[in-house]
Amino acid sequence: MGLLVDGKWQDKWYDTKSTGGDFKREEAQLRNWITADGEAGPSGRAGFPAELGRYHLYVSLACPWAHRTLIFRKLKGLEDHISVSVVSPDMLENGWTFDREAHSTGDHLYQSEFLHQIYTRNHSTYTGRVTVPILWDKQQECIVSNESSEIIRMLNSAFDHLTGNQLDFYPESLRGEIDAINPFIYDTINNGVYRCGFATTQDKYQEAYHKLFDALDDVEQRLSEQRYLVGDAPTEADWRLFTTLIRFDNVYHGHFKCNRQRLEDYPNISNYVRDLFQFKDVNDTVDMFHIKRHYYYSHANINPTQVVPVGPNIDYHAPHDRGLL
Ligand SMILES: N[C@@H](CCC(=O)N[C@@H](CS)C(=O)NCC(=O)O)C(=O)O
Repeated sequence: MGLLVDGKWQDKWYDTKSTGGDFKREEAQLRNWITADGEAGPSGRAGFPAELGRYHLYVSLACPWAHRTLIFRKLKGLEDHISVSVVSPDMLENGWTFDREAHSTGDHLYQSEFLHQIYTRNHSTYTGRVTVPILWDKQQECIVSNESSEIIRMLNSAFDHLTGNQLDFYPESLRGEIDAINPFIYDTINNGVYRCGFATTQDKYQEAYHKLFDALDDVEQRLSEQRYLVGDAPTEADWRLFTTLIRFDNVYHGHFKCNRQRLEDYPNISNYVRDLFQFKDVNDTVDMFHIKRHYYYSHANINPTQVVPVGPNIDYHAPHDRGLL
């Protein structure tokens, strides 16, 4: 695990000293947008028009942020139009790698060894963390974006006129509600599990832990009255939450000490996870081997033996009761 400083790789764990033991996630720096006609999006520069076959995703199958982009690629019918390279789940002294011996597909575009080479190919003196997902423009040979929440917005609509896929996970009429719930879910749950796991003081861990379970209690209550977080069909807000929930009992409960209870012990949340897992072909995007291997093997300061637990054995294909709502 490390970062680039002026284009040079440095093997460094997250700095929690300067924040009193708290884990602070670095803001994504590369924020351009693919748009239908190539005009600039809400941030960054113009020049990234939607074109079939032009863009590539670099992902980890373990990473909840990258997972969102794979779900949107699938649901929006973009699998034949946006190619993908998958990094190895083992993220050690060189960060994410394309080691085929360690379950990576390899870098299909440049045969790079390490993901940090994609960042320096984009900008030779880049300084920052080397994160997935990355959306890459094969024509201009540069990074469009490394912010998953914005990549899923692009995939949701920019290609619709080319693919004819009109499924809308950010419908105009629900945008206010989606925009209101996203930051709450992000702070307390999506990033909350990391704040529990990466905290280096008892206080910061406990603070994150209570916020996390208070938020899960709220979500459980909300899901007792409605099938999805917002509206009566899955939206972006559900997919953003789903990628954390599907990792929770398998990884965050043990590895990140998020153990007040399992999600399986929440009647509504446990059924909701199955509902989303079984929606169209979303289950194809879930790779429990990569998920467990990544966290338990890569965070050697949390799990020094790197032994990956066998359980739990949860059947996400089991029937759910969400259709009754
Ligand atoms: N804001 C980014 C966060 C992505 C992120 O933090 N990805 C993690 C993987 S789960 C990563 O690559 N971490 C490597 C690091 O921080 O060095 C997004 O949502 O796209």
